[in-house]
Amino acid sequence: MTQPHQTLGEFIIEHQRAFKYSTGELSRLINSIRLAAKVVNHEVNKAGLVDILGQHGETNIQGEDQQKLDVYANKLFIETLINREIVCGIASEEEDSFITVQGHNKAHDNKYVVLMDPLDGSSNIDVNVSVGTIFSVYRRITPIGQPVEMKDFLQPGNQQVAAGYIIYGTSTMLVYTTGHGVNGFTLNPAIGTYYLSNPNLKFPETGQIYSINEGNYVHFPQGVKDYIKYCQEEKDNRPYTSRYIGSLVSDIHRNMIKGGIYIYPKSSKVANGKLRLLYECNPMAFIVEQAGGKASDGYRRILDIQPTELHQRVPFFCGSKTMVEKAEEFMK
Ligand SMILES: O=P(O)(O)OC[C@H]1O[C@](O)(COP(=O)(O)O)[C@@H](O)[C@@H]1O
Ligand SMILES: [Mg+2]
Ligand SMILES: [Mg+2]
Repeated sequence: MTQPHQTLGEFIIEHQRAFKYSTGELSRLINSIRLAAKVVNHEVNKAGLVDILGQHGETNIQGEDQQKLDVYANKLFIETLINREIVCGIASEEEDSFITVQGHNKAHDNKYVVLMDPLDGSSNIDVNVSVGTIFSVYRRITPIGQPVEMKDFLQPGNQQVAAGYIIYGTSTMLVYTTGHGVNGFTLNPAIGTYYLSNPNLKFPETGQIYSINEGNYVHFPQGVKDYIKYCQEEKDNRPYTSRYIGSLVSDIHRNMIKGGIYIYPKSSKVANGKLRLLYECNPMAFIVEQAGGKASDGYRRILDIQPTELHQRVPFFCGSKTMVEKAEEFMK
């Protein structure tokens, strides 16, 4: 009889004790995200049966057509976080600006802010390919008791206290870090419980997979074109394998298990790349670094970039340390 896996709840309690989280707030925050993810997962799994596929009919601040599931997931995560009175502010890919949360008993008495991409991989929703959710947690800068301000959200990624993602794929997984390594939990849908399935995840030092949307090749900077050619050369342990799912969470999760590099560079089509620093690149970079990988914009460590706008975009090179370092050599 194999040892039963620890549940997420048991893990959180043990982790809280081991790493002496100041209070149970962070644990309650992770728990509330876990609960919301279970409901979103239920909707994702039956999206084809109910009217939740397709476009919502509006565009978001990014100028992108909002998918119905984008809007559904956004609403659900925001309501869950507000109702459980755990955070003082929320920012989302689907919201123009940040949301100020006032606790029912005392105004603004919580100390964490959450930034999130409620549904990542929107282009995959209608074609039954895995999608995800990404979240990032900071301690507020403004004093407790006052309303949050933009500066609470424009903190560099190296100030994150927690970050994680959920993949709604062949199985539903929650992967997160609080700065003490990375752990993966798989949902048993039959009983609605997450179990520790991937303890202490480590990003392979190198790999054979490169993930980039080569359809944009002609628009890439020369350094990226040269790195792609390097990956395709018949030499040493190359050519590498090209894998691109089109969901950031899924592409990076696969590379964290197998080794590899994900690149979304700037191009003549998107001056700073497509991915958003605050709720896509920073949380994924925190997780990847905690697992021993590397994340940069081709030049600078992602986590050291000082944000200036809520929805700012950055080029993103992320994955196995030696592969990111090699790609950066071509960007000189
Ligand atoms: O279709 P493209 O341009 O290759 O972009 C794919 C990338 O865009 C994204 O879908 C952007 O995220 P959203 O779906 O949350 O907007 C990433 O998940 C994915 O890696
Ligand atoms: Mg996204
Ligand atoms: Mg999204």
